[in-house]
Amino acid sequence: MTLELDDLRVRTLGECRYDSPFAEMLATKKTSPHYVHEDDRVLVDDTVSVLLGRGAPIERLPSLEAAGPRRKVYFDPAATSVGIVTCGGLCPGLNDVIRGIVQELTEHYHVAHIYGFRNGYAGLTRQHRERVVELDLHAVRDINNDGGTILGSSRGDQDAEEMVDTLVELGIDVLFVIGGDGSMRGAMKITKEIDARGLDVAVVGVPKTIDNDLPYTDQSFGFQTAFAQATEFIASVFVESQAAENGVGIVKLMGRHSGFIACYAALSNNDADVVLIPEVPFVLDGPDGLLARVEEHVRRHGQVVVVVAEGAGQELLEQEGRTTDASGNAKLGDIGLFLKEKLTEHLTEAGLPPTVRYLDPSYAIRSVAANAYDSVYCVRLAHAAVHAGMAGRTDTVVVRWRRRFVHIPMRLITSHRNQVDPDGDLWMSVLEATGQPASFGG
Ligand SMILES: Nc1ncnc2c1ncn2[C@@H]1O[C@H](COP(=O)(O)OP(=O)(O)O)[C@@H](O)[C@H]1O
Ligand SMILES: O=P(O)(O)OC[C@H]1O[C@](O)(COP(=O)(O)O)[C@@H](O)[C@@H]1O
Ligand SMILES: [Mg+2]
Repeated sequence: MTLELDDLRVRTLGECRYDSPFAEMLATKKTSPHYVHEDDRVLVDDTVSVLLGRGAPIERLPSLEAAGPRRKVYFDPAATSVGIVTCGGLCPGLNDVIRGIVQELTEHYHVAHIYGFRNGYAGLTRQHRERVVELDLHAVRDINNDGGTILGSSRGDQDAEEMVDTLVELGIDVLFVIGGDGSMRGAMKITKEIDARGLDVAVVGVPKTIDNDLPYTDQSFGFQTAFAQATEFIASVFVESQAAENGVGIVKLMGRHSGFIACYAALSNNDADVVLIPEVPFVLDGPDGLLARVEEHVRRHGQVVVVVAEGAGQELLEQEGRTTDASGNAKLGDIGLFLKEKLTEHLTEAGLPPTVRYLDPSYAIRSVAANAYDSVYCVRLAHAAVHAGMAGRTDTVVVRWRRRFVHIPMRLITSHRNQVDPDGDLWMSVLEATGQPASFGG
């Protein structure tokens, strides 16, 4: 998809007429390499070749609205009520984002009410409406020390009309949705219903996913914490496989469609000899196949460590009728167990009966509290989301793009998936670190 400047303009509910609590502080600020003025824009592209290829004058180059506080805001802070919802799979940092939003709204904007919806979009339905909780500084005081989300989360479809009824009933002016691609699709349906009724309600998204599969963002929050956790499991199977006769360590990591966790975790401790990701299909048999590589490695080094993303090699698994979860996400076959079986069979036949150590850390990598780096990232995203919502931005997501916090139209975040580029430098680093060929079986 070729982006034009007009595709990148975010929607706003109207003119900002109320004084912002940040007006005084902003009045003294000068634009610098470290501060983007609210009227300035951030370029999408960062290479000379791409910019030249655009062949457009600077003011027409694709660019993004800078996030951050405004001098004037759209909503009258004292009369504003806000809702927060967390949806989809867990991700380190959810509590940090909730806390950051509540603190910013309370300490600076002094809004009237902050409501938390329980268990994802389900909490906005008629059935669960009474479970809504009012959030204040006390409620979020030390929640950042815990993994998960104090609000709970869920998958599964909900009716947009019913959810908007809830927003109306509670008098919500801004809804913050912290979630992944599915959540943002849900948020767009809510926005559509808000528009159909002519309501003055802003919907602002904070993108969440441990898989790092959302586009137009440097890296999603929680990803760094998740892959750091994954690293520990790779280190374990490395130690185990090293101590065993023909030791084979296999670690299966989350990543439905994108292998970022597998790549980063493998690079982090450099113990992996083979990394398998959904973006690079592989074959088992033949001289260039995976089995031959594993056999050769075991012969030469007495052990091997394989890191596999859960979405890798799905084409090799027999699945009767693809199934989906409550949100419509594809349910995957178990590539980890499949590999365990195939490697054991092959090495045994090759006269190298293996000792296999198989780990599937699964939820253990995403249920932990955010590390310090992700916590900083989360609080900054939370601040950006609050400023965007108070300034009346809607149908908008706050992201960090090339280290700048910016606003993007919500539909862009669901427009495609961020994936490891087999031609890109990340995959090249993995190949360099593991010594594996660009692909198994050509
Ligand atoms: N196409 C869609 N339209 C409306 N709601 C959706 C859509 N896809 C997902 N959702 C809702 O968004 C929530 C989270 O989606 P899910 O895919 O489970 O997680 P994530 O947001 O992390 O991708 C669920 O309640 C789901 O029903
Ligand atoms: O939470 P569930 O339903 O078991 O789903 C597991 C999936 O959730 C993920 O953590 C991603 O979740 P999201 O789509 O909610 O971001 C994947 O890595 C994993 O495949
Ligand atoms: Mg998703």
